[in-house]
Amino acid sequence: MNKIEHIGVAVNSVKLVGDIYQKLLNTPVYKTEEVATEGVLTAFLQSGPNKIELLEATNHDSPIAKFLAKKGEGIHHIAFEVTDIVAEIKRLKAEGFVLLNETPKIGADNKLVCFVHPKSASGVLIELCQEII
Ligand SMILES: CC[C@H](C(=O)O)C(=O)SCCNC(=O)CCNC(=O)[C@H](O)C(C)(C)COP(=O)(O)OP(=O)(O)OC[C@H]1O[C@@H](n2cnc3c(N)ncnc32)[C@H](O)[C@@H]1OP(=O)(O)O
Ligand SMILES: [Co+2]
Repeated sequence: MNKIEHIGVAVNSVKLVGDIYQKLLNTPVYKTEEVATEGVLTAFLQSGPNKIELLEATNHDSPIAKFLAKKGEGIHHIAFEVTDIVAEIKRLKAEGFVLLNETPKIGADNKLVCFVHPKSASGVLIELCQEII
């Protein structure tokens, strides 16, 4: 595991919350991107080395829709940058962590991603991200 790649924040509207975070961080949203396979519309802001990913549900089956219905807006996950996501999946499985997808899938911002169940990480949803080169 390398650095924290981004903090995911579940929101009702990436437009409305993007405007708030642009003022908060004094930096513009630099990218919005839909990940249809995940049922999410994402918006990214970066302040120094720190990246925030705002996440809006694009359908009722979206994990973000379920999260918002249950918990409302707030921090959704912590994403870590990894060099070799396949090796990390294998290592985490061997360590007994529950992987939500054992094959990397295409995420936002040109990444391969996988997720570790929050129950395996004391209530925190963990995402692993490997840059697609
Ligand atoms: C990939 C695009 C983008 C990127 O960065 O590239 C993204 O980050 S997309 C982010 C959205 N996608 C995902 O979150 C995929 C992984 N998530 C899942 O598979 C589900 O959301 C899952 C399994 C975490 C929860 O789904 P489930 O249907 O089980 O929902 P429940 O409400 O029944 O939850 C069960 C249990 O887990 C707790 N929970 C749910 N979500 C979270 C969370 N984000 N953080 C912490 N805990 C979470 C929930 O409260 C339930 O706990 P319980 O004690 O049983 O009430
Ligand atoms: Co993410």
